[in-house]
Amino acid sequence: MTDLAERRGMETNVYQPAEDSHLLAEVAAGDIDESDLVLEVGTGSGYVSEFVKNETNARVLGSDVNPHACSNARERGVEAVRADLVSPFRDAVFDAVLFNPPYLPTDPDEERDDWMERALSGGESGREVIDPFLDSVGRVLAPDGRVYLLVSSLSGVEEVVSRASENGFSAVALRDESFPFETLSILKLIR
Ligand SMILES: C[S@@+](CC[C@H](N)C(=O)[O-])C[C@H]1O[C@@H](n2cnc3c(N)ncnc32)[C@H](O)[C@@H]1O
Repeated sequence: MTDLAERRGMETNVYQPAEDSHLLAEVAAGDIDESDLVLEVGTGSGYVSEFVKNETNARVLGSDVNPHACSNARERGVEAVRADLVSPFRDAVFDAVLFNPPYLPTDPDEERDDWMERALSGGESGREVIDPFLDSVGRVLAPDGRVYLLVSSLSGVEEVVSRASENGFSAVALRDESFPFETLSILKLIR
């Protein structure tokens, strides 16, 4: 998500796959197997879900708060439902939950009211979507379930790890990749 200004100006309602999407897709696919039931929160275009499904043969559901994203993902063959985080899903069902969240710290005075902003903005701290995700994802995880969460140095990796820990998770970074303005990491969270 390095070319922010450009992305904000894009004439689209749906976040298009970028370096963060590729990183999450590749790392998660390498750690998921056929028997896993997988949820991708914030599926956007459906790219990550489709990639993981094709690479692993696992069943992958996608959810997104943005109805245009759900339509895009369905066009790719992803089973997508409109949802806020994990709210409509049953307890203890998913073996793996993936999320490439909106994480850019954003000045409240500059916050816009459109779908690209919902895809990019993590509010003032950069963690305003990540925190409620960490507080709620444990409910839908199967007993040995795990979370693959993309985090950026821009939104504070230590703070994310600490919030995960308050929710009973330990975190390990499976991959870090540096870009000119940020480092992206994939955290695997387990209980
Ligand atoms: C950075 S984009 C990632 C899209 C896609 N997963 C990818 O990696 O290319 C974040 C996505 O999260 C969605 N989103 C934001 N807030 C959400 C929420 N509360 N519940 C579900 N999805 C949300 C956005 O609509 C957007 O599609």
